[in-house]
Amino acid sequence: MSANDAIFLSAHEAPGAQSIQRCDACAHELTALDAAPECPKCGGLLAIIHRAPVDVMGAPLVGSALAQCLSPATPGVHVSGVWRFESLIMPGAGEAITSHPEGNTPLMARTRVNAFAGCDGLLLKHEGYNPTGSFKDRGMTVGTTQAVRTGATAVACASTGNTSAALASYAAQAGIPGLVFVPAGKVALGKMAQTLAYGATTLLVRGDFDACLKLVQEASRELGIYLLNSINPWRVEGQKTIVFEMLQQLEWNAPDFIVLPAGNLGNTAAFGKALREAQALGLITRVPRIVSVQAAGAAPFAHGFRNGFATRQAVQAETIATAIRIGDPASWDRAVRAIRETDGLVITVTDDEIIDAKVVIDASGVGCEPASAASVAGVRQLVQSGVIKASDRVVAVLTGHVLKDPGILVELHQERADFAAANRPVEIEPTVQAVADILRRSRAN
Ligand SMILES: Cc1ncc(COP(=O)(O)O)c(C=O)c1O
Ligand SMILES: N[C@@H](CCOP(=O)(O)O)C(=O)O
Repeated sequence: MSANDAIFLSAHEAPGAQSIQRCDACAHELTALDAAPECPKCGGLLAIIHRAPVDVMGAPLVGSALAQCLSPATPGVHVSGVWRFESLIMPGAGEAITSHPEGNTPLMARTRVNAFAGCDGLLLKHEGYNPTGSFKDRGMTVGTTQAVRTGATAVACASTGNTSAALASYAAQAGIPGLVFVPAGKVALGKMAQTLAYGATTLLVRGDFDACLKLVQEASRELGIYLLNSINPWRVEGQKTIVFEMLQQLEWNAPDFIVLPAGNLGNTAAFGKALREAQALGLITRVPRIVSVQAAGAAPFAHGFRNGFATRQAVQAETIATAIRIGDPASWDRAVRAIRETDGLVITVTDDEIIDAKVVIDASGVGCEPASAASVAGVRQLVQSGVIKASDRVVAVLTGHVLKDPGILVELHQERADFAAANRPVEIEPTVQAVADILRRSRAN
């Protein structure tokens, strides 16, 4: 095993430190409080390596004893569903923590969605219940805390809308100016509204998300702005808690599959790291298979998977699911590791499959934004192809709230005849008779 494969710091490494940053590519090490956005030696991505938790006597804290310490009911532990796991994400963050709080999202069973997917054991981990309506809050609370710890004077990100909403909100709370780079005309209305409301400086870039990411990386390097995209290793630490919390909700009985939508691959990378660490700490004995689901028009990672990741080719991305309209994912190598280590899969779903799944999720009363529905569309496809059995225990992650993208709802329910007929809004005179007429008509249908 090379240094880069290490899961936790060994006894003789980095004496006195609870965590360090280590380059994925060349293993160069930085202290936890170094604000470098990437490896200063080779430009590789940095990863956080922690010391494994110990009890008050200094003995390794593993298995059920560790699970007990991570319990939501443990007195004195932070109410946040992210910071409950402080010892596994940013030990010693203390006073710097910038939290709304976030996390503690539900794991839901919905008969209608399960019938659609053909899987009785399907559960929905709904990350839309986070304070700004997406999983990004989990990464952003940790990334912003690091910005505070390192004295950042400004923070920035490229975004398809959710990262920018989260950054704007957490930056406002921390009192640090926020700058967001978004593809002009390609961000869903709810996300744009949030970013403006929380007060970030919003730059509408004439280019796609991939161009925005390149630009913000260059600008951060040259202007000394702290970068808060998921290539920031602390973002990954925060997003690991989706998996920790889900496993905790399942009483540390790992499901057979975890299925998630994939764009820039920060989450796939975070899920792989979380599962690796959970297994090494004896929290789980079996590792679920990760399934990353890409939109067919934005599927470079799925193309790579099909050829055993022998090649990597960026694509010109296009999909109705604007959150995953990404053609050159930044966390590629980490995501490859996550898929390989979990015997995972990368699949594609068409925009029509995404919309079909979204309509069912919405009509079940749960709701989600289009990109999130890719996970349920993916489960359905894998059940139909026999990879997932109807009796398998599957968690599909819903990454964002239904109100993130009101434009698609208007389009589906007011403009598209195939979806709209049943519940198109009806304008009426302000009379009981008009209401009665509508009731009669709907009973007749
Ligand atoms: C709602 C939503 N789902 C899925 C994704 C994809 O996550 P990742 O970029 O971590 O692959 C994103 C953003 O990228 C998102 O905003
Ligand atoms: N969907 C994301 C795009 C990627 O952001 P990342 O920082 O999580 O990689 C967004 O909402 O902007």
